[in-house]
Amino acid sequence: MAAYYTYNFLPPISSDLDSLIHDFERESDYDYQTFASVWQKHKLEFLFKAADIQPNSFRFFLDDSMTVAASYLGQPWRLPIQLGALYCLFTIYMYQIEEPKIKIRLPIDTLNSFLDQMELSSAIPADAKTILCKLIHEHAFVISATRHEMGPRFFTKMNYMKSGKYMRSDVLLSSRLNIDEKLITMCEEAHNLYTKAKDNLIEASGGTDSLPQELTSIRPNFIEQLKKEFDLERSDDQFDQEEQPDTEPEPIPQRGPSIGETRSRIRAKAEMIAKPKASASVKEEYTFDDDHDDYNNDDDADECSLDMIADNVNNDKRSAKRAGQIIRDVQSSGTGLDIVEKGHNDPQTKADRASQQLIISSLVKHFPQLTVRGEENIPLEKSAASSDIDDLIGSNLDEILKAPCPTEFQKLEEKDLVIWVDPLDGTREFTEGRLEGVTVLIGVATQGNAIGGIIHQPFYEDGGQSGRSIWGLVHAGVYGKCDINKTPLPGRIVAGSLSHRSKTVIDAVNACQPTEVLQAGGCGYKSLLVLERRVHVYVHASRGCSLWDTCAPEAILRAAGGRLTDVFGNGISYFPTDQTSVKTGVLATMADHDWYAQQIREKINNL
Ligand SMILES: Nc1ncnc2c1ncn2[C@@H]1O[C@H](COP(=O)(O)O)[C@@H](OP(=O)(O)O)[C@H]1O
Ligand SMILES: [Mg+2]
Repeated sequence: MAAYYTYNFLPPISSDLDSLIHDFERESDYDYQTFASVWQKHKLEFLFKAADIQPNSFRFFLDDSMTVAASYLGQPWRLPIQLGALYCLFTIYMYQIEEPKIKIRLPIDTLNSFLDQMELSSAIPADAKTILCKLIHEHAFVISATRHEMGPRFFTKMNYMKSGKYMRSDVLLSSRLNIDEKLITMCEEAHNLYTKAKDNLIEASGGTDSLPQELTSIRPNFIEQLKKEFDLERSDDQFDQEEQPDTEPEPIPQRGPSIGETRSRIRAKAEMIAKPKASASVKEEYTFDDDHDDYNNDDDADECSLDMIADNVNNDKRSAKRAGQIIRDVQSSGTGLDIVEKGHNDPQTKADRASQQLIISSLVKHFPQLTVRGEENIPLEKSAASSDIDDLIGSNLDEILKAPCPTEFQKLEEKDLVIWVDPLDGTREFTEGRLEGVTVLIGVATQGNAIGGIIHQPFYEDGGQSGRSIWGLVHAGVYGKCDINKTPLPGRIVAGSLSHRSKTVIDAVNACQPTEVLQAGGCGYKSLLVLERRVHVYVHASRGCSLWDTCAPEAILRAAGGRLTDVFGNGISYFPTDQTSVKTGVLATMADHDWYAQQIREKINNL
């Protein structure tokens, strides 16, 4: 038997999802006690069954388990199976040990159909409703607008792979971790479960004629098919080459009003069991100074020839500005933000999506060899590279960074650069109307180091001018509408997260020995507070920030003589791997960086 993750508060392993669902299915009474007793018997053990692989693939397994379980929520499964799946999801999500938790992937159609059932069927026990509301309130779901096939996610994944479109990162992930065999084992289990459920369905409905097509088309030799499709002998390089889509990516699927509609239903339901937490107080009197001298802006500097990085930075700057306009338009249109909860406390709005479409399409079009990583996991829309953006890029060449190109960067080629895009940082603040925390972040990295960046603040207001951009290049300086506070700051002012707080986050803020704490939204915005000497330090001791949150801020702070590292003072690496989370938090300062890191190290061991 395999070696398992042993958490001393968890019982040993003896069952699996298959028998769990089976047990739920046999029950005729669906009250909470019944479900609780089934859970008692199974003790969550199936969760840890495949956990002997590697820590990373444990998360992968967990994610897939939830996706498999979630596929039993929608039609055409019978109510007992759907409720069983709901209880599975509840337990898998609520009892996860790691933070941030893995979220449950749910197609919008599935959620809609389940919510309909919940509303229409009087047979659903109140406990099940409570559990659904609890999950919704915990932001446990990632809701996707893409249609998924009925059944285990693997079928969807294979079809995508065959059509050469998406799931590239999933494929690469599995090949890098060398877990294809494990994946197959898991899929085999999922397939058995699926087949068994199908048999039950056939039995209950009295024949195959009345079954939906999806259920009658399961292939008989599943594992043989699987191995053939996967061709396990292929090397990583072959994967790399072969998974490159030769065709243009598909346009982003239409995200109609159904998401918005579902959102209000979700909210209404969530409020049945819990009121939203009161938002923390923001330092209301916070304002910018009146004069806006550019920081480090040397008018006599030599003009850089249209150097590639400067060109990039300049291109990024205009994209960021245009993206800012899109964000403002969405905000002022009054048509709703069309919020999708990507995960726990991790919303996405149509402004995030539109902004990223614009930035990435513009970058990819003009610099096809760049590696571009964006926060939002959405396909590139062909039409986004519209002519007005082309005009924008082709004009205003005088805006190109006027500074000598640092010698270190003169030999860099386009393919050496990785661009990290956060199309809308501070999404939570955006959805709640605290607009000063909203920024567009575009960072440039090479050889794992953040070297250039733009922070655009779309809702910055100054004498009738909306929005401002600040951009910087390491060794070249910081430019744009940067407004340094010239009055020495009293005490020790620490900026911390407003929306993502935990005990460790608060402990790290306190470790900095603050005389004042400023809670504000957005990594970009808090980095600006540091840059402009409104606070002494920005600290966020959580695993929630990602490389797109920190790349542009780090480059700009470095360009201005400051630093941004993890909370322990270690540098952050910006290589374009699958690991995008900054797992050891963020610490940003203009001075005394090592002192702050030392204080935090003394209080906190790990995140
Ligand atoms: N605990 C957490 N869970 C999820 N996301 C987190 C997080 N902590 C920080 N983040 C991400 O880091 C960014 C800044 O967070 P904060 O406003 O709390 O400082 C946000 O980016 P987005 O708004 O782009 O999603 C947020 O999603
Ligand atoms: Mg962000």
